[in-house]
Amino acid sequence: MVNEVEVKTYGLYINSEWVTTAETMMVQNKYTQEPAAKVAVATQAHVDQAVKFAKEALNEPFAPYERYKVLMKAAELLLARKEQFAQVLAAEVGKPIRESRGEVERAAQTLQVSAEEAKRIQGEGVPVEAAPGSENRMAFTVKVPVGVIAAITPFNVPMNLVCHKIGPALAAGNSVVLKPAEVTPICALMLAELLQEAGLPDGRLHVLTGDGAQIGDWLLQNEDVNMFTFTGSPRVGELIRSKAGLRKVALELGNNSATVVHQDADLDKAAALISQKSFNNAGQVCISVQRIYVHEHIYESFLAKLIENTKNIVVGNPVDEKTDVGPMIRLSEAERVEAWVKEAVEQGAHLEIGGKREGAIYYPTILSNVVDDMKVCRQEVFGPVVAVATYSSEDEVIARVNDSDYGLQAGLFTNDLNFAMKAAREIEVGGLIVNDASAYRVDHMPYGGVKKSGTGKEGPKYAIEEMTEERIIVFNL
Ligand SMILES: NC(=O)C1=CN([C@@H]2O[C@H](COP(=O)(O)OP(=O)(O)OC[C@H]3O[C@@H](n4cnc5c(N)ncnc54)[C@H](O)[C@@H]3O)[C@@H](O)[C@H]2O)C=CC1
Ligand SMILES: O=C(O)[C@H](O)CS(=O)(=O)O
Repeated sequence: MVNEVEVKTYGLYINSEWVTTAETMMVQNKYTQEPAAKVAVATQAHVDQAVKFAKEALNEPFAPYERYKVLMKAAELLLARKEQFAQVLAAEVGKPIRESRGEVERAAQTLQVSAEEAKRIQGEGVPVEAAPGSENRMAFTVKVPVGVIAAITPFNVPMNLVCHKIGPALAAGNSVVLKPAEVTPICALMLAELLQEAGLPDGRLHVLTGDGAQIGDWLLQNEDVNMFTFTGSPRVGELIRSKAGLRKVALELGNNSATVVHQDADLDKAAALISQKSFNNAGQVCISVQRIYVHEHIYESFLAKLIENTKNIVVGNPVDEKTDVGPMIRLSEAERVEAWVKEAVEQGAHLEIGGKREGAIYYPTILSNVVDDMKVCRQEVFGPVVAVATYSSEDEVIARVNDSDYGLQAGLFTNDLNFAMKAAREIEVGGLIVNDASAYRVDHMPYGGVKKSGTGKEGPKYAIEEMTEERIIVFNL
């Protein structure tokens, strides 16, 4: 029997106030399925109110050095409360506690890098005097904030991906209306509390919870929103793009990430790194390794090592220090992954390890003898499943990596400099990681895909480019 009194209720965060609503919704602990918190459900009036305050706040001074101080202070407070945030992540996402602590540390770094970038936003001199008839002119550009930014975030990395949006947006002098994922809103609300404590001026950040599609639609209807920055599924990304009209849109979408293991690779290193980076957060990471292409000469030996490494992965309760893989976000997701694996096996794939489901937990799974058109290769699994295939030539594997609707990141293990450089030129992705798996990311690097993986880059320096407008100032002297 659940004691509802113990479950904290969060209001909407609008203009530095906590606004309670008649309707609330429950956020569950993804492992125990017990209530973790209750959150408010926003109406269209709340959405419009938040946007109005966000717009008004732009008229109040918020100098780059002040932005720097607030974001640095927020990072400091976050690190001081690392364990508290990590425990909430473990509950609301089902993310193993060690990984949750890592996400909090990365979120603090994202805030710190955003703070540093606040002091580096600069235009450039433009030699207009070089044009005939403009001899007496001088010009330079300045970067100005876009204005009100709506940030819509997914469930899988609800702390760091929120920081990747609000950090650069605030650093660049914008106001933000944040809509976190319905199933994982608690960390975002706690972050708002923390930014307020760090001295963020009123009106610069609002957090709206409730029905994602509905709030998203109300934000899209509000013409005072100047930009949408979204991370999530390609379906919703396309919808936002189609409804945003002429406003700016940055989209971080899905991927069916490939990692290639060439015949000259260090196989121990490759097997260890790939098994580590295939099953993090139960594979619910959009650069998680999904398709593994192994050169035919080393296939047997690599596969044996990969299976050996995967056997050591501990599955279970996210708050247990030993756990590597916890539950998926919901039972239906684990059932979907189970059905895709079953279908692949019926089509001829070999189940090397895993293939087992216990409630919302799906065990780390390796499939071999796959063909590129199976769902587990062609579509985004977003679960703890990898599909291993062989190749015989460099050109063949590059073509197969590129034979995808997506192009976020890929990995390549090789010691052959020429092959690495050929891949760097020819593999169609936003990022190629040589001698590590596709899932390598640090937070100040440019991150974003091509094709259906989206448009625009994250990483504070690069996101600030998206979140500012370049204005040219010309003097007629
Ligand atoms: N490229 C990247 O960096 C990442 C991409 N993803 C992708 O996200 C997906 C999984 O995350 P989910 O949270 O399930 O994705 P989702 O697209 O269902 O939801 C993402 C966010 O959009 C909101 N939303 C839902 N319908 C909407 C609508 N009609 N208008 C506006 N907003 C709406 C949701 O409430 C949530 O906040 C996967 O496909 C994955 O590849 C996830 C993490 C990172
Ligand atoms: O795309 C994702 O799922 C995340 O951006 C990957 S990471 O930031 O957690 O590495």
